Amino acid sequence: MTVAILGAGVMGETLLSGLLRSGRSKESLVISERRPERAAELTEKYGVEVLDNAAAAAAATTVVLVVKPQDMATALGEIRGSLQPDALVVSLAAGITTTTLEAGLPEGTPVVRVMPNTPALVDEGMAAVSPGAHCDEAHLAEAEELLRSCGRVLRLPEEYLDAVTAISGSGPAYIFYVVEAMIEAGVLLGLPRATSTELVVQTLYGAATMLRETGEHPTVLREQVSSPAGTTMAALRQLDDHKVRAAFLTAMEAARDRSRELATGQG
Ligand SMILES: NC(=O)C1=CN([C@@H]2O[C@H](COP(=O)(O)OP(=O)(O)OC[C@H]3O[C@@H](n4cnc5c(N)ncnc54)[C@H](OP(=O)(O)O)[C@@H]3O)[C@@H](O)[C@H]2O)C=CC1
Ligand SMILES: O=C(O)[C@@H]1CCC=N1
Repeated sequence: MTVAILGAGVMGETLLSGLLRSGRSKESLVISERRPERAAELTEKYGVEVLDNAAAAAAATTVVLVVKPQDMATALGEIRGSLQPDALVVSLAAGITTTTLEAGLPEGTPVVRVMPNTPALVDEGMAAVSPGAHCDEAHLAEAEELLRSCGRVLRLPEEYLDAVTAISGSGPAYIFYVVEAMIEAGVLLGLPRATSTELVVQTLYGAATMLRETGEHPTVLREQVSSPAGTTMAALRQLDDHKVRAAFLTAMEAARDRSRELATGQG
């Protein structure tokens, strides 16, 4: 069984490294990349073979498309003539629907649409998978297995995938944004930058671990921190006054809408 990863940028390399960590041999993986210098860097780092898109597709039982949505039509055109008859095609691209993928591939090709995220780099990824029209249980299980190598996987109807993209796909960026803001606040309050960074990162790690391990609702956990007439309520009141919660809702609607736009191939 050979897996081809087409487009080994941030997300493609993340998946490649996860598959290797989970025990797949480098002989069972091939990659393709547009820029020769990037291809050489990946061969040097991981020892996997780099082929062009058509040759990589011809060599693989599973082809994973990790190019940008705007490059998807070109990539599909490059592989459609060389796919093995039983090949499974898995797309990690935001927005691109299974209908669009199927239309660009030979009739009857099984396709799975996936939305992963970058914490897969530390085996804490969150991915959702949705089957296309020609996809059976074995195909879906194979796609889940790929993503489970570096995190958790949920099976969802495709109608949810634009929302998933807005929440967990883009989600790490929102968290890093909040972390940046808190570190800056610590510096504003006079803390050395390294101290502020350590305080914020460990607080995030601790809070995330509490959410997962206690199973408590975040409201309960937030209330436990908020002493009557204390410091936390003073801060949270400011966040409410500045409509931070509303801004998060609007931001994620915008991400969902952008995912829908990408489906139509808008640059
Ligand atoms: N980054 C993330 O957090 C997430 C990304 N995704 C999805 O993953 C996909 C890739 O995103 P990301 O890794 O961030 O983007 P990158 O730009 O880092 O990676 C895409 C890579 O594909 C290469 N490429 C483009 N066209 C082709 C082609 N025809 N054949 C082979 N390689 C090609 C690009 O080369 P070049 O540099 O020359 O353009 C680039 O190296 C996107 O569809 C995105 O929606 C999904 C979830 C999370
Ligand atoms: O920003 C993007 O379009 C991609 C998809 C989800 C995360 N990154």
